[in-house]
Formats: sequence, C-alpha cells, structure tokens
Amino acid sequence: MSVDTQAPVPTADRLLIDGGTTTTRVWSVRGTRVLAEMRATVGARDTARDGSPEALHRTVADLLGQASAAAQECVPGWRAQDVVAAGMITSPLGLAEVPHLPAPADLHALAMGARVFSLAHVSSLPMLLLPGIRCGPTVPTVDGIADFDVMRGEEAVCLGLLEGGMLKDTGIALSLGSHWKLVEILDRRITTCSTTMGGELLHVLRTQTVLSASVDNELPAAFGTGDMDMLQRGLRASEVHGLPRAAFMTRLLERVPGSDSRGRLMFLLGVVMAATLQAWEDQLKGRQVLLLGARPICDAWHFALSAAGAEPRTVEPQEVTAAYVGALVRAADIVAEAR
Ligand SMILES: O=C(O)C(=O)C[C@@H](O)[C@H](O)CO
Repeated sequence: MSVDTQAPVPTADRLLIDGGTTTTRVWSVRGTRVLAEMRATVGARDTARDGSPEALHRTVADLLGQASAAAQECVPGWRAQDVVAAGMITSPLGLAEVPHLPAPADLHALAMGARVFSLAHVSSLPMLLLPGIRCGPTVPTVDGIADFDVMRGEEAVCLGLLEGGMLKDTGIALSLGSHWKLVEILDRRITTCSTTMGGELLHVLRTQTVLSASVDNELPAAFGTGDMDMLQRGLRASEVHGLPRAAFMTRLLERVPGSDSRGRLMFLLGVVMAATLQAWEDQLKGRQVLLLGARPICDAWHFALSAAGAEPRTVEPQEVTAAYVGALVRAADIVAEAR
C-alpha cells in the first residue's frame, strides 16, 4: 500500500506580504493562486531614515486594503482569513520583531518560529510573521563578525524554490535585491549566507552623489556588446583601483569623446559588482548558482560569474514570486496544522 505524503492543495484566502528593505509587496491569494499584487517603494530603509515606522505601517495598511479590494472584484466572495508576512517587515524596522532562527533551518523550522500579532492600526486580521535566519555564532564577536550573517525574506524564496523543485536539495542562490546575498542550501536546509549592500550601494551612488549627473537612471532592459564592454571595464577598474577610485572614474569618463550616460552606468555597475565578487569568487568557482532578481542585474551577474568560472542560471521573476508565495502559504498551513 502506498502512503500519500503530499501536502494537501492549499485553498485558503489570504493576504501575503513581502516587506523588503526598499519595497513592500502585498499579494491577495486563494491557495497559491495570486489574484492581485500591490507594491510601494517604501520599506525598512524608510523606517531607518525617518527614525519612525509610521510611513511603513501606513503603506502596509493601504496595500492590504487595495489588494483585498482587487481580489474581491475578481473573485466575488473572496475573504482573507489572515495575513502572512516575511522579510524586513519582521525586523525592528518593520511591523513587529520576530527573532532570527539559527541556521541550519528548513521551512518547517521557519513555520515553528513564526509569531501571531494583532496590529489593529494595520489590519483587523491576525498577522503571522515569519522569522528570518541567522548564520554563525549566537552572539557574534567583533573579531568574528565576518563569520556572522542574517537574512529576512531570501530564506522564504529559497525554501519555496526547494519546495517547487527549482532548487536541488543542495545548491547556491544569489539574491540580487537591495542587498546582494549568497545563500547556501545543504540537504534541503539553509546553512549559510553572505550579504553585501550591493543594490543599495549602487542606488546611492547613482542617485545621491555627484555621479547622478553622469549616469542613466535605469539599466538598459537588454545589453548590447557596448554595454558588456563597459561592464567589464568597470569590473576591472574596481579590481585594480578599488571601489572609491573606480567609482570616481565614472565621472572622469564624461571627458572621453563618445562616452555616454548608458555606458557609464554599466561601468558603475561593474565597479560595485567587482567589490562584491572578490569575497565570493573562490566559493563559487565550478558551482551552479541560481540568480534571483531583476533581469538586467541578473544578466550582468550571469556574465561576471561565468567569467569567474561558476555556472549561473537565471530564475524568471515570476518563478521567484511563485516560490515566495508558495513558501508563505505552506508555512502558514504548517502553523495551522500544528495547532
Ligand atoms: O535580517 C536582517 O536584519 C537584515 O538586515 C537582513 C537583510 O539583509 C535582508 O535579508 C534583506 O532582504
């Protein structure tokens, strides 16, 4: 007789939150089917900058309302039973803090570490907040700080990719959001991660420094040979001269006849990437790496990692979203089953 060990197909109506460093997304779902997605460029970074979580709390309340209205419009009778959230929104810069779980951890451990909150100013529904994961010693020391790291949000995506079979039982994923984070998975559990502020650093250099006059606002949607050439030159400049000097070269390039703002942004991207890649190169050589992020950033990393001897593969953004949604729904179901 065969025993069916498959999890039952989820059917509940829910609101899900991915609360990141710079962006907050809310999905209304039936089971794992997304009915609507709402987003705003407000996140944990705003709480840090303002010294108050007010803007984030207000944004979350608005997004939950909008996602509910959109779901009810497309599925009459849709009614959320709860809100499930992960990411920086479960940090002290978010809605309420849930302590990190120690690595190694799997989806079941994540669900068991979740906490239910009642936050009436944000939603009338119970809110299940999932923890992030910490890697390294329980209490880090100054000397050992390089061996310590944390994540909030990326663990849900990676565990969702594992559940969906996109990630093998053992593997590496590189998440390319506000923070660039390398996540290692061993025997279906997250074991380590290494984080750089690559995304935020690029954003700040591009928008808040003198370089904002030298570069385009957005990366090109698709790269041509000229783009790749400038990316490569930025990578090299950073390796040889270090990030602060190579970043200034972006401005100096304005004096080069024929140089344009698109090429200079590609150069700057290469500068920031090289400074990140240095720390990871040995670990990645010969390894398959799943790239998770916006298409242009993934394309740039695909190029740099291939050149560094790794085997990168880009996961489509809709598959990353499906993995995130799947992990949040599964974790909430595990919590419900355990009650
Ligand atoms: O857990 C925390 O407190 C972090 O600062 C982790 C951060 O890097 C997020 O993972 C970004 O998504």
